Amino acid sequence: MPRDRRFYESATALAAAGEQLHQRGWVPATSGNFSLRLSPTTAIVTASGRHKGKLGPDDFIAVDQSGTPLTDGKPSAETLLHTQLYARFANIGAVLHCHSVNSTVLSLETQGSELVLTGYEVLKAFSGVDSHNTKVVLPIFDNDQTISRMAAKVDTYLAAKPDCPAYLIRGHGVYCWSDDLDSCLDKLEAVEFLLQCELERRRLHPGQHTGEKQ
Ligand SMILES: CSCCC(=O)C(=O)COP(=O)(O)O
Ligand SMILES: [Zn+2]
Repeated sequence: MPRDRRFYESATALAAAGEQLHQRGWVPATSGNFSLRLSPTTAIVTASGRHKGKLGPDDFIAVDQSGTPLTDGKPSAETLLHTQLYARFANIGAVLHCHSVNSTVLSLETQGSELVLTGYEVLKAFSGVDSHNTKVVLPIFDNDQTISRMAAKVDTYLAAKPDCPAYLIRGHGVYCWSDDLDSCLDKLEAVEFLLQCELERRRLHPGQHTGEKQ
């Protein structure tokens, strides 16, 4: 597949996002991966192992829905976690995966498979949420080096709970998706803010882990 104008525009937008996310400390040491939908069945994803704060046009690969590369290079090791989201949600156009301290620590410190967030005004940043009293659940999946196995678990969950705004991988990071890159960045910012609030609460009240389900 030739790298067309859309490919380069998408690469430029994702590189700028990567710079921003790296400055925030959310993609340290080459961690994280980003993608944008190119067509109903293709996406552009970051190449594996690249520093996400210093991305150039050669640091992106076009892939099909099964994660097979359509342009030269090795796509992210976690490509399937992106393509499964594009396959499941026809409306989404962007997926961001980060390794922030907040998502890494909170996913390790939360027992059980769900982090429950409630009481925060910022919850209203998620579509369909109109009150701070609403309960928003972020599922936590156990980390697994076999990405296809993890993708299958994520997909089963999202089939049952399509309104899920984002998910955590234990000791690893966060996945977030949205209609386009700007709204995905906004959503990620909201998720990170909420995770930081939860961590602060737990520091203030050790032993009272409110936001979790056993
Ligand atoms: C250095 S972090 C370990 C791999 C990882 O979790 C990640 O997000 C980056 O992997 P990629 O293949 O997309 O560079
Ligand atoms: Zn990762």
